[in-house]
Amino acid sequence: MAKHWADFQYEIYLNGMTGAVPRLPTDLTRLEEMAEQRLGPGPVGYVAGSAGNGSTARANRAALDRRRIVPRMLRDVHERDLSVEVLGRPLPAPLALAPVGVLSIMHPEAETAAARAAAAQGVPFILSSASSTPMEQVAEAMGDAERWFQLYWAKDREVTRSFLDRAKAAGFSALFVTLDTPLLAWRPRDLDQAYLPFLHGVGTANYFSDPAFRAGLAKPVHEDPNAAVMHFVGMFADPAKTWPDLEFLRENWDGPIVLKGVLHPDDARRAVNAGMDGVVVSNHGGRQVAGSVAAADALPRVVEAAGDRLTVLFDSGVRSGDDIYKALALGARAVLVGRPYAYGLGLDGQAGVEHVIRCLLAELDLTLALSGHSGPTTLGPDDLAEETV
Ligand SMILES: Cc1cc2nc3c(=O)[nH]c(=O)nc-3n(C[C@H](O)[C@H](O)[C@H](O)COP(=O)(O)O)c2cc1C
Ligand SMILES: CCCCC(=O)C(=O)O
Repeated sequence: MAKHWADFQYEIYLNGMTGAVPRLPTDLTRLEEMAEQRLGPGPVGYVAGSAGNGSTARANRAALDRRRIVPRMLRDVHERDLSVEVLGRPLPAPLALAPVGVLSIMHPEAETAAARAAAAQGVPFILSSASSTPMEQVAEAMGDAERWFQLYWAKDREVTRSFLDRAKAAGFSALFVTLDTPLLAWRPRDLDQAYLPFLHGVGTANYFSDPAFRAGLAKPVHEDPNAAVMHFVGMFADPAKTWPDLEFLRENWDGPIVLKGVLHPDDARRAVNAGMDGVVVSNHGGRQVAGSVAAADALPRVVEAAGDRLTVLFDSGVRSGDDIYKALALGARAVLVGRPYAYGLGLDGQAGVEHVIRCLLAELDLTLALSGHSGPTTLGPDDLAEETV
């Protein structure tokens, strides 16, 4: 019998009988405020912040909230199984941790603690190119657990080649290429504090540990860290890239390639033509295009364009199990979650990230069961109604 994630609920109540309550809230929307009180406005401003006046991030939430679940009754849900296949891999649940850069601003154990949490819960960890920990260290902390690598597609081809080689050697099985960040967006919350996180732990971060990246620096990182950071922001992505450039990645990566940040159905069709394996329907959690379409509103059209030719994943605004349910019902195979686990990490390290994963999946399990589903694979658009207020 598959694991019932909902059992976490009674584990919490049982612990309560001996006087213990969870260290973190089980409504994950409460984490941001708690994190801000503990970690201060710089780091939490960077994590919580978004592009422009925040309208994209608000639209992400509104698009999920506007969709309501229409539960079905009397459908035998006593045995449930949340497992799904993603990119040819069996996963215990339709969830992965999104790539989030510079996690050392949240916790000294940074990506290593988050990756361990993912491994402990059986959820894939997507490591950011902009990780504050070299990818080999993160891989080692994960044993043989499922890990995927997010690529910022650098201007310098040798840096990209080096990252692909290193990721392959370190056992990352799939490549997520982020397309929505050819430049860092206008982010008032960071600008108003002049807070650029990349200086944090600069000497030990993933880029700065890379020989091809270091070869491009005029001076060693420790002699001029500010110049090293400015070199990084100038080269980590390449606004000149176009669709035919994907050939280089296809030739240099044997495993699945997923394009992250696709919102238009025509771009999904182009992904198919470029021989890609999947897309993440995402607006980067509202952090890139101010005024962008909400990710959940873009999802159905991309799903339709993709047909069975691409694995369609989703992120941007997921905060609860019922949000995951809605994304799956709109056609996503699985979802990624970003900020909630970054706050969990900041507040309680590895245990905090595990708490976030367990809350999301317990709530998803219960939402499915209470709505008449024994697993994610039977969900469809008919399970949702759209509020028109
Ligand atoms: C602090 C922070 C850093 C991020 N860094 C990256 C990154 O390095 N690479 C990337 O592809 N996406 C990055 N993202 C975007 C996430 O992968 C994901 O798309 C987004 O967080 C999803 O929205 P959510 O935070 O509402 O779950 C970052 C997001 C946050 C909040
Ligand atoms: C260089 C950008 C990395 C972080 C990122 O993607 C974000 O802040 O959203």
